[in-house]
Amino acid sequence: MSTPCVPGSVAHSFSGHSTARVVAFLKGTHNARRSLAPSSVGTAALKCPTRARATRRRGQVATPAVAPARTDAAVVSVQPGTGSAVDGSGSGAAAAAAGRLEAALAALLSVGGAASTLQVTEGPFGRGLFVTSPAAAGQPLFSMPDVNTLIVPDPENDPYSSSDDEDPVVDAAAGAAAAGLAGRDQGQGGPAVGLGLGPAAVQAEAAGLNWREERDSDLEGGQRSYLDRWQRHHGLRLPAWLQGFLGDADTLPAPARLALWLMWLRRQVQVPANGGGGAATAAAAVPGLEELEAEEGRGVPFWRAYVRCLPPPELVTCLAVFSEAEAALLQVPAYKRQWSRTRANLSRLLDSVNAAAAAEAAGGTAATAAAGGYSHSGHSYSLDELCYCYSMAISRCFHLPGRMLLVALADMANHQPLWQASAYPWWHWQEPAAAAAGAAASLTEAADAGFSTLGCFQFRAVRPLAAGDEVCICYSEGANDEQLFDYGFVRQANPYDRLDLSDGAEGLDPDADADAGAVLTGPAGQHQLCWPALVAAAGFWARAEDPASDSSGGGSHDAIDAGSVDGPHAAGLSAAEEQSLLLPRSVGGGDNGSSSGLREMIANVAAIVSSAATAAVDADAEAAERLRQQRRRSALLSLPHTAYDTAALRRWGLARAASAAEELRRGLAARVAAQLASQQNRQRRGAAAAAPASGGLLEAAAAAELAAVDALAARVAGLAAGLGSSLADDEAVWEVLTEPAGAARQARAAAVASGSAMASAAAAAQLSAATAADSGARGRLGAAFQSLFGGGSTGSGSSIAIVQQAPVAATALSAAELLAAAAQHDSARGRTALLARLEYKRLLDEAADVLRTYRQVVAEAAAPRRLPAAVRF
Ligand SMILES: C[S@@+](CC[C@H](N)C(=O)[O-])C[C@H]1O[C@@H](n2cnc3c(N)ncnc32)[C@H](O)[C@@H]1O
Repeated sequence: MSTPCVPGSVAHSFSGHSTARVVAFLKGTHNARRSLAPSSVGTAALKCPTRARATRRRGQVATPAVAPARTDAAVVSVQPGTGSAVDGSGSGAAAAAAGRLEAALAALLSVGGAASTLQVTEGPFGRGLFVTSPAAAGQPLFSMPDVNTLIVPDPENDPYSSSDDEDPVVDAAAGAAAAGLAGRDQGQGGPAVGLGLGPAAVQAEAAGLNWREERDSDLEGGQRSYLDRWQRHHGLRLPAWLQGFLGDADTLPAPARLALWLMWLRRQVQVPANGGGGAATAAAAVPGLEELEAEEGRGVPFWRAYVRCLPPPELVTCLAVFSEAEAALLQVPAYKRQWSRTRANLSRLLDSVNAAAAAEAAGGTAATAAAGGYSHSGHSYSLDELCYCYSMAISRCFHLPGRMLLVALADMANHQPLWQASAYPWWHWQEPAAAAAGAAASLTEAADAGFSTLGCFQFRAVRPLAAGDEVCICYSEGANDEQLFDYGFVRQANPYDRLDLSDGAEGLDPDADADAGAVLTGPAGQHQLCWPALVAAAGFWARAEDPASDSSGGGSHDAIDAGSVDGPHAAGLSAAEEQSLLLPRSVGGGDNGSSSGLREMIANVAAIVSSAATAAVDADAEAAERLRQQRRRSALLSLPHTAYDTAALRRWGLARAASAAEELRRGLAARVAAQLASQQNRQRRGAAAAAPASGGLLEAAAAAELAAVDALAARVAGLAAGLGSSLADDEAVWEVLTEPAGAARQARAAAVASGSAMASAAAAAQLSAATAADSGARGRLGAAFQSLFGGGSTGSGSSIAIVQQAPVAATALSAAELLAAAAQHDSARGRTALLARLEYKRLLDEAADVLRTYRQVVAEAAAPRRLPAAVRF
């Protein structure tokens, strides 16, 4: 989880810098430095590019006004029983495994000081953290000492490496103040800073946790000092090969280094490598283990508890753990490419690791033993093992400025969008005991003596929590491909989903087009729409940097994040309702002055349409609400969705909602006027021939616009064609797998059990019935349009046509095919792949719809006299 100190994200909330997450280190294709030379050991040339991600404003901490975590089944992930499947060999063994898991969880809870306030149990998102007693806003829910975490340097996310002069101390304080959290640490035993550096950073210097110093001098020195303390505390000695990789922050991304550490730890605590596909390797005995066993929170017992609490490999759904057959279920070419790059790069890393470990085992065993350590055995790690550990690292890590860490227990918190999260991560600096007592002992000595810690990782309540509330944090607000890669789940109707149409399309420059070229200011000061702006606004471009990360971004999404947006803030908003409150990130809070026109325009139109919707609510509440919800991205509100929308809005007397189309027409006219003026100027200077008639220019401008739209539409069609199954089939399979009443599922199970054709036919019949019964849910869009525009109305290229083409039942596949397809997907990763594919297809559909709509409006704007009366502006 990569959230602000979240699974992935302290940095998002507090540092204010571009998150510079390293998560995507395996995704690149064009940077030669990313490839790992098989022969290189410890200094592999693996470079992690910064992935563009949705990031938060500086210091922003969620203060949701919305009731906590409710799900409308918009996610797919691990299934109940996550923890108990470690050992599936019979009920006795399963019970023993469950018992071990329970004991491990209890140990983690007690080390985190959370035994009385938190419990781990099943919730709507699978296993998660829940409060057992009420908690006040700002209250720490647990504290995990730093020495019980795994911390690696993360220069990619180091605020001090930034060229600006921002002071993270101030940033953090400002962030806390902005979130109304300042002063909540009174009486907590030490200064707390929101994961930036505060006064305690000075205290930490002697113990090697001073990020500021490391920046200038010795980043690795600080890490070494921390590793020394970690080893002394846990009585575990890190082999040289591992220390080499852990220190190689220049070339090996932080999640990969965490993965290696975890992979080694798993062997040390003798957890069966069932995810690794290999037999368990006996870890070498650690001297004094018996004594360590007696101490809580140390050594092998602590890490054994941690490792036991990780989800078993078969339930992990992050992209890196997909097998080849499972990756094939994705079908989305970009996802598959990403999967194979990941596996290939991890495979090269593994070669280096195994070579280094083997070399050390061969040459260093005697010395290691003589030094009283252990002899490293089992150096031959498997790819599955590494992929599993990498997935654990990437889906469960947190960010500190310049650091990435894995935190036991904290990594049990599930994700919710920022405005629904109930907790936030926090770094609580603790004064070392010796310093607090004024003792003369050095901090290092104090740490050695008492293993006192210099800081604790905490979760704190965002708002008052009731017993039973789930502790959810916001990992990130990324597009579905990012979420799938990092966390192994896909959000249905994800308002932050993005489709990179520029991938493979020559000559398209989304940023330049969207920011500069797309919105031109005509002579009359009119903002002029054109397709790149529209497409970007609708979310169909992954931009290099999310403007929302910049503090200068105003934007209504900030208000939404802070919970101050108007709207139905009732508990249990559906995904569609959530989205209807959102403005697109890509235009909502830009830092680029050149896109302000677009932002302004979108905001204006959204306001207009929102007031239109309000007015319509008076007139026809139900229909207006449906219309609002169907606009999956509010950017689409910048144009009437279709000519039929326009007509309907006009019928309701809501002509203002059509103003975007009118603006487009004016914009085109303005462009023509500008060209005419310039030609006339040139003419006056005798440099040009006679100017063409204005009508000709208008048509030429529109023709160019239409040609560009067509090129993009062809790209969308190409992407759609690249998928190997129809939307209809996928929806039918999804229906079988998730159908709530269970009729189809039961029928399918019966059919499979009996294997008879008759049962199969019965299953198909039941499935059809169940599907028809559920048509209300799946057919909402169609029904709503029908009620808005009349039952029989269709239009070529309109949403109505799309809806009517949408599959309703399992007609495309025969019953037997359907059951076979469902069986193929009936696993955690299979379901995730299917959902990822469905969402990708829906996004493509939307892109096609936006382009069709836009094309239609351009054509109409360019030929106003030919417009039908109903849609004439
Ligand atoms: C940091 S762990 C959270 C704890 C996890 N549920 C467990 O049992 O260990 C992150 C993983 O939890 C699951 N998860 C978290 N939030 C989720 C959500 N909103 N929807 C679906 N799965 C989620 C995903 O499998 C993700 O990779």
